[in-house]
Amino acid sequence: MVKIFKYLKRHEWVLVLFSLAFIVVQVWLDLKLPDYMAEITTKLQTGSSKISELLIPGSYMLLCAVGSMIASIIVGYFAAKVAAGLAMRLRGMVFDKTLSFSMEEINNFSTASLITRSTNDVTQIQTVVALGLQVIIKAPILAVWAIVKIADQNWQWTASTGGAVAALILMLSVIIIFALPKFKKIQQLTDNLNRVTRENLTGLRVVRAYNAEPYQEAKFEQANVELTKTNLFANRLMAMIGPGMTFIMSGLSVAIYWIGAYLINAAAVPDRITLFSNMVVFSSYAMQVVMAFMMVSMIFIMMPRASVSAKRIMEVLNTEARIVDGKETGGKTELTGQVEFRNVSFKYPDAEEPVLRNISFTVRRGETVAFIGATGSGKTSVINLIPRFYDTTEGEVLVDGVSVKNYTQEALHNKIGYVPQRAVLFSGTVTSNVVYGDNGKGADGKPEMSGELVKKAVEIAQGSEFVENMEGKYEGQIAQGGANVSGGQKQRLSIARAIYRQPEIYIFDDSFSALDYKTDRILRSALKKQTGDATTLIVAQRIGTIKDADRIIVLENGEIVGSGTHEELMDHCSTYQEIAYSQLSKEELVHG
Ligand SMILES: Nc1ncnc2c1ncn2[C@@H]1O[C@H](COP(=O)(O)OP(=O)(O)OP(=O)(O)O)[C@@H](O)[C@H]1O
Repeated sequence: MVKIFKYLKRHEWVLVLFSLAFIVVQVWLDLKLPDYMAEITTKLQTGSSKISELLIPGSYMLLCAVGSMIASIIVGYFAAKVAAGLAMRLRGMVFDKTLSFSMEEINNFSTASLITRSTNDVTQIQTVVALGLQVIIKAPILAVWAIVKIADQNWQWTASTGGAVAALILMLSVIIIFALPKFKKIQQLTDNLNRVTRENLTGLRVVRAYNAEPYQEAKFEQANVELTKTNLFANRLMAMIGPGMTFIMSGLSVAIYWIGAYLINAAAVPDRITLFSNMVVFSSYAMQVVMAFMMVSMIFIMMPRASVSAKRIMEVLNTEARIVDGKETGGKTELTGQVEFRNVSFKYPDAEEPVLRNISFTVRRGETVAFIGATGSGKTSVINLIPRFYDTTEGEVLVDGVSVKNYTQEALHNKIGYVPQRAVLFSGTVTSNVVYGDNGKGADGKPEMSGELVKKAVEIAQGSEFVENMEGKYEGQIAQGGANVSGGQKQRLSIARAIYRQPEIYIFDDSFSALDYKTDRILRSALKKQTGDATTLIVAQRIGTIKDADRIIVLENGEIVGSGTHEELMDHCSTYQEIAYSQLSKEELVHG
């Protein structure tokens, strides 16, 4: 938890110091009240005092109370400001850190847990800092100050206060022992609830289509009930603190007055008034002592709860992404656009077996190379190594003659136009989706060209017709995840995004499968004209999509089993022949 405080800015530390000053004022004013009370009691007991004489200490009491209230409002304001500032920074840092993670780290934490960590856990810290800042500083000051004030009173009263404090500590210890493990569990169960909710929402259509609502409900119910039960248990325990506190404080008051009654009875008549006034003052201070210990204990209760959250946040912040940047930003000019795999083997983190073995090939500038193979043969895994979504286990991937590990990721990604298997669109407009990101050169430098370039990119991606029919055309709204456009339209916009980027290397991961055959063909031929000397890597399931590629690489169980043109492979690669015959008639294959 303490480590989290290193993220406080200097001006926030200044606010903490100001809070400290105001808390000292507040405690001083609070502890001044019993003194005036004693004065009033003494005056009342003398019998001859007038109402006007009581007004002065009474007004001072009022002033102290108002002053204490103002000080506490100011402290609350500062504490809230510090807590909200810290929470904002932590959320930002967790978000930025997550952006730097490779798929390996994301999978290790799980998306649901990363969401809980950047929302719920940060809120826990914010609450604790806002409350704790007031209590942590106030409690010790109040405790010491109040104890000093009552230190020279008689031992019976002091002993009863000591007894009350001991009872309080005992009660809180028991509660803490049982409640603490539950707090840890609550955060994990919140992760779980998040996961189930997410899964349900993303798969809603399948859930409906398969009438799986009862199954999903049962799954959610289980997660929900588990979280509720744990929450209830912890909160019920915590709820015992209030009544327990009142019981101890009332008990202490009774004890002080009881003892006082005996003491007053036993004292000589002239001393009785002083003793009575001392008793009233003592009981006020004793309450403050108990309150202070109560606050100290609250710190012990809040801290572990927040430290669970702090630990979870620090885990994210301290995780170093496995994929680290190199220094290279350019690459070898004479090898621009070249992609080379040298004896690459790759195993997914935590997997037993490598999914790629001994992959070697070179794609030169301007070449179109396609990858084909059965489902799970490793096509996506091969191309994921180029933008460094994962790093190779053995061997090297080179872009422009330089190992991808030596590039800064920004420079590497600037060379690549990547279109994933499942098109991803972001909430915004058609244009904002096409001009998405930064290519380090492109139209960003020429905003006046941007509109034209977007149109051109959409046109090549065969998306003009549907975009121009959309309300708002290029400024038409795209819902989150592209929910308001069809799968094929999504894919076209996602291809337009890569074209707009004008990269050296295009990577299409099965990006044409959502398109009909005709569009697929027109798109590829328009793309060919546009891309000119750009290198193109295509993963495809359909022979038709890749037939005219300069080279086709056939994968089987993570190994290359054939490489050549369509005709060459039809001649001598049995795996390719199998795929081809299963998709096209002999006639189509011969006559194209
Ligand atoms: N994130 C992952 N973690 C562990 N194993 C994975 C992961 N992704 C894929 N695999 C495994 O790697 C193998 C190759 O998967 P890959 O996605 O590269 O195949 P593919 O040829 O692209 O398949 P498809 O044509 O179905 O997209 C599969 O056996 C799969 O189970």
